[in-house]
Amino acid sequence: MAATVVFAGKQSLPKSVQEMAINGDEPPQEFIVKESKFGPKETSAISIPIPIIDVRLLSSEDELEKLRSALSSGGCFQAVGHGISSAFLDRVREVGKRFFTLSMEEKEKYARAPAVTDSEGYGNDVIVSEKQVRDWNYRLALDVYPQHRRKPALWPQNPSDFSEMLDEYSTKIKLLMDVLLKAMAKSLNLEEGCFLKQFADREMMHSRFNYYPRCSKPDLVLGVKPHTDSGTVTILLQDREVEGLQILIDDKWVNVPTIPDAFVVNLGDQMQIMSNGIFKSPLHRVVTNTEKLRMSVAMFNLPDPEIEIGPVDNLIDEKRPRLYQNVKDYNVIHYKCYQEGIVPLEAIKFVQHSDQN
Ligand SMILES: O=C(O)CCC(=O)C(=O)O
Ligand SMILES: [Fe+2]
Repeated sequence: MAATVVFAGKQSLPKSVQEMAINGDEPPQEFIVKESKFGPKETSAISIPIPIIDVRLLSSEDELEKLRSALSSGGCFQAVGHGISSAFLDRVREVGKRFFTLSMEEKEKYARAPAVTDSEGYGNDVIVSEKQVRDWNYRLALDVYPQHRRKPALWPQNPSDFSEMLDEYSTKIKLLMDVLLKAMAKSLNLEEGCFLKQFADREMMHSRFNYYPRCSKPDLVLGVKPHTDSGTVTILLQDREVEGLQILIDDKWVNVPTIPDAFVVNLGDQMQIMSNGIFKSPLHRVVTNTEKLRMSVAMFNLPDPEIEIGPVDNLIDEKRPRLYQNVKDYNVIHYKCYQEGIVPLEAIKFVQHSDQN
């Protein structure tokens, strides 16, 4: 589906990234990044090591301390020793790529609805403002948990093994997500189920297959603009060969190297909220390149929109007062703030009202 323009009461369909990529068109003006409210604008980045955490060692104090340190500084790490086989990860990449190589007509069968709130299906961001800079990608987004939220009509029947692959991948990622959420709690000396408990058994998982075609203007056009993820934890499977993800650490863009069987784990805003600001939800973006297309698969953990989450009581004290309000349906706040150029977490800062007035 092409991006849908819904501002000023008009509806029109600008050319899709896919059409432009096939025709070899230069990205038009609306893709050019002119300024950046979120992090420096240059597409160059430095290479410093991203912490590597071995999931098998997460019962040891040393590995838990490494985890706590990684999440309270850069908010991300590369996870190895997670038990998901290299062959299966390659299958996820291969089946995902096969979907994107189908004809436009075939993919359009799974097109997302144009409503801003409807993020599922094949397509791209809804354009809500004339100032919005568009991203050079297209993607397929599907809810995977709870199972009753799955929309079978949007799950591709072609490739024929797509649904089976995504179902199996989701099962494996959910197990890993639970291990990581428990370890994150333990690393803060909290009871291991304390983050999971906030979801009241109504945890959700959303999958997103991101496809970045080659781009003739990599210095000016981004695959994804700088953003934080709105959920709690994101588990990202990078392309086996092609890099592109950059994370903002100490105000510098840092390249995230591809380690073929490792996942990039980064936190989202709702984990920064639950940890009362101890853990960080990092800004990240994706750069484009002229030579090679890239595909990544992101799995997002988030609470049900009806569940209220907030800073864990044991992480609030005199030295570290409550930083954030409790929130419900944070996704909506997050999306709206980005379109208006506001840092979403700033919008829900907790303000202590004095009793005297
Ligand atoms: O493609 C990537 O490496 C990252 C994608 C991403 O940040 C996202 O889907 O939220
Ligand atoms: Fe992201």
